[in-house]
Amino acid sequence: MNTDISMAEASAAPTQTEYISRNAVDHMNPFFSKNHSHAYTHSHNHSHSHKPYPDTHALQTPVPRRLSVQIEASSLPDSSAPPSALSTATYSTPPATPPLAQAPSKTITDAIAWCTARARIPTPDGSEYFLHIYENTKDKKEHLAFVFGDAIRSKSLDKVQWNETEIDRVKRGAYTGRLRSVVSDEQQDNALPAGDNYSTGLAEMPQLTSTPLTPLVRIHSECFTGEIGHSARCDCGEQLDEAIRLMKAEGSGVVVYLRQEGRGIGLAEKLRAYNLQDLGYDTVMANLMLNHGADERTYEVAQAILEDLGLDQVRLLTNNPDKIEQVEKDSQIKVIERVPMMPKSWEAIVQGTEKEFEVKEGAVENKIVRGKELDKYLKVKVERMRHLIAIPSSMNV
Ligand SMILES: Nc1nc2c(ncn2[C@@H]2O[C@H](COP(=O)(O)OP(=O)(O)OP(=O)(O)O)[C@@H](O)[C@H]2O)c(=O)[nH]1
Repeated sequence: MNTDISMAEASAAPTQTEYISRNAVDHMNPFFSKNHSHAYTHSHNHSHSHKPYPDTHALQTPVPRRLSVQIEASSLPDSSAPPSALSTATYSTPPATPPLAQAPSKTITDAIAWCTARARIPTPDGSEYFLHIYENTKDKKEHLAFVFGDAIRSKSLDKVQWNETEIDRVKRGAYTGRLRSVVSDEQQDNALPAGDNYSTGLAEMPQLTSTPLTPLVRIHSECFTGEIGHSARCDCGEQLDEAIRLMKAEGSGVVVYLRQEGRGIGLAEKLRAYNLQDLGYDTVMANLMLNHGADERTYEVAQAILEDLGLDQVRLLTNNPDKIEQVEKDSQIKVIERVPMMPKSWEAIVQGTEKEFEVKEGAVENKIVRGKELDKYLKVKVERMRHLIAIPSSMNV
């Protein structure tokens, strides 16, 4: 299929309920900017004079004049088809924003999450994953999903949006297969062909690889210090790496990366907690002394992301029973298997191979962490936070 995209085709007006537009999404987000306070006050039946999609033209991203892409094996819909035929997604349009009286509060438990952009991320070993950015109705953070394999798709991403062109879909990542530039450097430097002739070359639809196993899923909470800062106070970086390694090996899986730093208390408070830990308090007590709960995280957004990715049965990589309970709570999601995450340094102790780690105490090598501070942290998680890992009997903390 070779498709030239014209504004006329792109503007074939769909009925309003068939699409999720960026505006509609903003309106349904109860935390939408105060500048848009009308979002709390009108009923969203759109019978008023307010235009339902005031920024429609803002959504119609100008066609890039220098773009030529080849989409290998794409399932991009034919933009000349009737809009209703374009979408095969079953994502239902989320409910309208509640009126002011019911404005955002902790009573909102059913989060809805939708993917706003997706892109292929190649990794040094030659494998790749698709990074998905999510917005949601519960908070204003950009949560992420690392999706391994082609079989797992976001329903909200695939849904056809109001007035969008094929190139809009390509830009936000709503395609299958791979994108490949077909423009040579020389062509890039020369003047473009007349008009908007940037047609895409669409190749054959690929066979999607099916996932034989129930997918591995890791629901991981942000830890700047452990993932970026090489901290040996925790094993968060090591866990993220291990989850990714396992998913690459299986060719399938999802890391839901939640922006709930410091078990939900935020980075600044976590640093304060670390100062208290340096005085001898453990990771739980330090939180309590700062007037926080031991763990303030919630998992509704993770549930919503998994629902959007069509995953209702998962093999969850975790040692934390609370995570399992919360992910299953009030949802269709079933954790059919818990896959433990044994800390690498403890695994080495159990296997008697710790001497092979020629790293000094507290050092991090390939994000494999070891040291007394880590041991103490992990031990507290076992003893006070119900974590399901065995403390090596020979360990002296
Ligand atoms: N408040 C606080 N947070 C910490 C501390 N150490 C690590 N964290 C945070 O704890 C969280 C760990 O997240 P996860 O690894 O997803 O969860 P988990 O509860 O350890 O469960 P697992 O699935 O078994 O790894 C991250 O948000 C870290 O930033 C600490 O000493 N204090």
